Amino acid sequence: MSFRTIEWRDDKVVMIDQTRLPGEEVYCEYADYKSVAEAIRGMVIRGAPAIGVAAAMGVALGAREIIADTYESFFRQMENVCEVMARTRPTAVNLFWAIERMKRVASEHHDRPLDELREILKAEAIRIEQEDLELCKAIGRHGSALIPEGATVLTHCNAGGLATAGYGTALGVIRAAHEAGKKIQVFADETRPWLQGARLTAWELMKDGIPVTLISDNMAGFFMKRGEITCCVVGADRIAANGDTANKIGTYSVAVLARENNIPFYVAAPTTTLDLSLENGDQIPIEERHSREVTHLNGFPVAPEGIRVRNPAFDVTPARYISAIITEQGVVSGDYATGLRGLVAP
Ligand SMILES: CSC[C@@H](O)[C@@H](O)C(=O)COP(=O)(O)O
Repeated sequence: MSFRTIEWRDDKVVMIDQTRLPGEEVYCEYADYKSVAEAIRGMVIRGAPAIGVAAAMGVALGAREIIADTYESFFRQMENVCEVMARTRPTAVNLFWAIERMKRVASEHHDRPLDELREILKAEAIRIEQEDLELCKAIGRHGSALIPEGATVLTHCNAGGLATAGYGTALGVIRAAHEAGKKIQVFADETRPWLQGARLTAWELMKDGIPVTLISDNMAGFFMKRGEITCCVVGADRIAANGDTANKIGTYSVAVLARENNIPFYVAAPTTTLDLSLENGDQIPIEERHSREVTHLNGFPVAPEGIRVRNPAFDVTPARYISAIITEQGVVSGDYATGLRGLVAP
């Protein structure tokens, strides 16, 4: 891949600014945890695994910013740093998973000198980033077998290199099938209102030379009914114990259309996206974002001023519509409650 989503460089967090793609490829540097939190909230970085990495790096930056004479004071301030990170976006569980992992590592090393502890946290954040890349590649290896030669694969939103430490989950499956020499093509839903499909998926697939066709969200059913779509592969923000899956708003509609048209619908996600503490998808918190994302396109109004708007950023696809969940540890299908319980997140 010819871009870097996020990295730790010279004690700063560097991210490609996803709000400016595809027009400009700009990398922003963040030197403090509050600005990392702002970048997550403002969608400079987005996608469940990528915001997990950003949160971990934000916590590591925060640990460096803390001025403390005592361990008690350090850990009290660390709690606050973690709290700020946790309040950025509510749906993707990777964010909370990463914060918990950073907290665990901090408490496991509570007896170390503070400067050493800060280095340990930095190393852990970098490790989370590196591991995510490996998880995505393993998802690709498991999932590519499900993509037939000559397939047209429909995807929704961006579950690619930009949404992860690199390579991607849904796009990881597609990349792996492409790398295996299969002649496949992708149909990318534009993904209103934020246009992750048009702006990000189209950009990164074109950059990598993977054939991609952009369609608006309301065209998916048209192409399915005409027999032009072989299968659907999407990412996930949180998967409940029964397999119900939260992903970008509009995913549920794609899944229902796929079922109506007898098309396999796959979810690709690392085990860091599992939330086995939730029995089912009704318990997943759904983020509601600003109305301006719906009323404006590129700063221009596309609706009358003062219109009432709803803007849920995610929906939940019931497990019964999902043909299989592709993880780094293998493919789960059928009885998700049992299959998912057998997987363990790093
Ligand atoms: C590998 S990313 C999976 C999901 O996070 C992705 O499909 C998605 O819904 C992203 O939503 P976003 O609002 O852009 O963060």
